[in-house]
Amino acid sequence: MASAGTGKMTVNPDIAKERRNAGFHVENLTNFIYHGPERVRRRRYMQNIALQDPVMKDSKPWAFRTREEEYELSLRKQLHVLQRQKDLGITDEFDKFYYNEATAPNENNPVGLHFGMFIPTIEKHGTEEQKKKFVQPAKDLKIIGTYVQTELGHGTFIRGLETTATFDPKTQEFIVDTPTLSATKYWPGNLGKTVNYCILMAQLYSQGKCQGPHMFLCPLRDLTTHQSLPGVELGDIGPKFGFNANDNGYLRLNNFRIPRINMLMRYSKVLEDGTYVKPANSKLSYGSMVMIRASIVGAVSRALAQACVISVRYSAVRRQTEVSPGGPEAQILDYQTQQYKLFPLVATAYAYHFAGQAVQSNFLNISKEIEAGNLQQMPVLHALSAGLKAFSSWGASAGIEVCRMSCGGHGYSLASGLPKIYTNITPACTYEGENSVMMLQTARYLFECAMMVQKGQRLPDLVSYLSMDLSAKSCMTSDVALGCLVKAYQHRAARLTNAATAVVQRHINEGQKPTDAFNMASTQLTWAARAHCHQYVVKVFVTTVTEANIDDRTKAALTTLCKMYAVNGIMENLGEFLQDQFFNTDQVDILTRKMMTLLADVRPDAVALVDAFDYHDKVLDSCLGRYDGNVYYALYEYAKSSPLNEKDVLDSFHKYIKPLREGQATSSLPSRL
Ligand SMILES: CCCCCCCCCCCCCCCCCC(=O)SCCNC(=O)CCNC(=O)[C@H](O)C(C)(C)COP(=O)(O)OP(=O)(O)OC[C@H]1O[C@@H](n2cnc3c(N)ncnc32)[C@H](O)[C@@H]1OP(=O)(O)O
Ligand SMILES: Cc1cc2nc3c(=O)[nH]c(=O)nc-3n(C[C@H](O)[C@H](O)[C@H](O)COP(=O)(O)OP(=O)(O)OC[C@H]3O[C@@H](n4cnc5c(N)ncnc54)[C@H](O)[C@@H]3O)c2cc1C
Repeated sequence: MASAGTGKMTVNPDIAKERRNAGFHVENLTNFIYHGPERVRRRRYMQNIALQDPVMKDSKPWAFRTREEEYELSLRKQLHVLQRQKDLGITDEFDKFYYNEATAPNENNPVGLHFGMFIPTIEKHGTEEQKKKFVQPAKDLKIIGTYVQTELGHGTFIRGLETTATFDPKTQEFIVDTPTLSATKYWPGNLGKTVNYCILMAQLYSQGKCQGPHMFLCPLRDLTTHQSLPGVELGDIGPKFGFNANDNGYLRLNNFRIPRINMLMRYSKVLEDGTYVKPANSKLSYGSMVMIRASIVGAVSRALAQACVISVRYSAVRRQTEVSPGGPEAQILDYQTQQYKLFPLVATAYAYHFAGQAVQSNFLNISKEIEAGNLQQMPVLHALSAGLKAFSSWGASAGIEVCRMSCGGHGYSLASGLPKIYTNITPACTYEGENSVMMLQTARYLFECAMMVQKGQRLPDLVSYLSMDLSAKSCMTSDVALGCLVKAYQHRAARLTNAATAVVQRHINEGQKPTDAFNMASTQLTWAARAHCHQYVVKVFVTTVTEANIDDRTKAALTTLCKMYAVNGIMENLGEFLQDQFFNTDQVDILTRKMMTLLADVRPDAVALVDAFDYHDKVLDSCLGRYDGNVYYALYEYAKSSPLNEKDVLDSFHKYIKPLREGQATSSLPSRL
């Protein structure tokens, strides 16, 4: 059974009926999503331990907490969790991930960047000596770190960073410095108050020459007193759109000295005499960003999935408007427009989930090659992770907002859980590379591939479709076969890549510099990159369902969703599929009809499809997304717990409203206005 979790109230009859009528067995789909029954059992076991823990039990809804309380609670919980996991001997990465997912659904982990970026960066970019010196103390939380790159003046343009690290051979130290206001580091997570160390990205100077941005291990606070070290000024940057349990920080360094060993020297080095040794590829130091970009695809899929669980369950229990006069009000899930808002998003959540797994596995495979010294696939991995990060975070952000609005007024309350999901995930469009910029990186790669096609060269598998025959028309017939859908997406991406490449070439032929030509074509280049990412997601989804080893009914439900994802993407971007008459009018009619049929096909399975994500009520933390559907009870209880209700009559009444009335009583009001 999918997670229930809330009290002993009876289940709302509408949602109970939905579950009875589903055409497939939810548990089978859950097993498929999480790689088998054993993993599902383990996931629930881990999450149960976490949820039973008294330290995890909240005394009041998070929304009623101040920022300081949020930060403190989050820190307390996360440090407790680490200790618990140690005590319980939980070491498996999956176990830890699921345990963590259940412990802090609403807080941004104050040691997240320590474990997610600081330690992995040392492990990947440090020498054996550095790993020995720093990794164990970091794992034991003797040093706590983060990744400090962005400055007030520069986030995107890493080569433009102004913080300097100048080697002094006399003392065998680097002098790290913030030379200008715009060089102030700004935004890094957990920098303000939590960490005592960081990976600092700074321009390396040695023997009077700038060698570009490099990574340094920089102490920031005294390891005992936690006071900021002399020469270090840092703090929190204040409240943000979301992410408020996180002390994103600022940092200024005033000619602060760190030992030579603190430069991460696995790939590039500064020798004792100041000689600089170049890495095999200067972009190796961007590796930590690539790693996180690859994992963001999975993270945004989970956020969108949670928003879908909430909005679909709510739509099943919410009744609004008599369909015929005097008759019962319909479940809003029965309105086709509501289905059209939500079902493609459910399909998208599944699509991103599978794409996230595929990107992650590409990342792991190519990383192994990079570790072994083979850097050939670095550009492929960069183009894939940058583009998919942008494509999926844009899609998820927009989708979560649709989920919120599909819940009407109640979606606007923080009680729905939806605003929090949105504000937590929408910065993924910005951090780890602003999305348009990331799309342009992917486009740059596609442009190079298009040039290879022009020269008759062979392309890597991931982009081999770019050499397809663009004069071919669509094979789409009324059965809307999966293979034809994939071909359609590949055709669109190849055509847009060719078109954008042609624009760049035209500008160059007209005398523009290549960089200017690229900028003049950049909007069209991002269309190509978006289309490329879209075809990747469709292809992964199609391959996943085609190869899925599951029972027929589950496979049928998943195939319906897969078609819905692909057909909906065509309908939403119809112009791009029609411009060269790839589809004819009849085929567009077929697809339009198919879209409506698919909505009806998904309808009986909708609740089961979101239940299959298996999110516990405590993880969703939503009055609208409760498994038992008792949303009005939850909203009423939530309202009652508002701190404004602690007193019936507030002091402010006595201070402001009452005197006004008394004043009015004594003043002579004008007889007419
Ligand atoms: C934290 C917990 C984690 C747990 C996991 C859970 C999942 C997520 C959960 C969310 C947690 C939230 C934490 C938030 C963390 C945020 C941290 C940050 O934002 S940190 C701050 C993040 N900040 C950013 O992301 C900044 C974004 N900016 C950049 O990355 C770069 O400035 C740039 C790529 C835009 C340009 O770089 P530039 O040096 O000017 O390069 P050029 O343009 O001159 O191109 C030269 C050539 O290099 C090529 N190439 C480039 N990169 C790579 C690569 N990686 N590889 C290979 N190649 C690469 C490029 O294609 C080109 O090739 P070609 O055409 O010549 O053949
Ligand atoms: C919640 C959050 C957490 C963060 N955590 C960290 C962290 O832990 N560590 C860290 O170092 N940083 C962190 N950051 C900073 C983040 O990585 C940067 O904000 C991000 O890389 C974008 O850079 P920017 O702010 O300079 O945007 P800008 O580059 O100023 O972007 C502004 C606009 O300019 C456009 N633009 C910029 N350059 C180009 C170009 N070349 N071509 C076309 N358009 C362009 C962009 O598309 C965008 O529309 C975090 C940010 C947030 C919001």
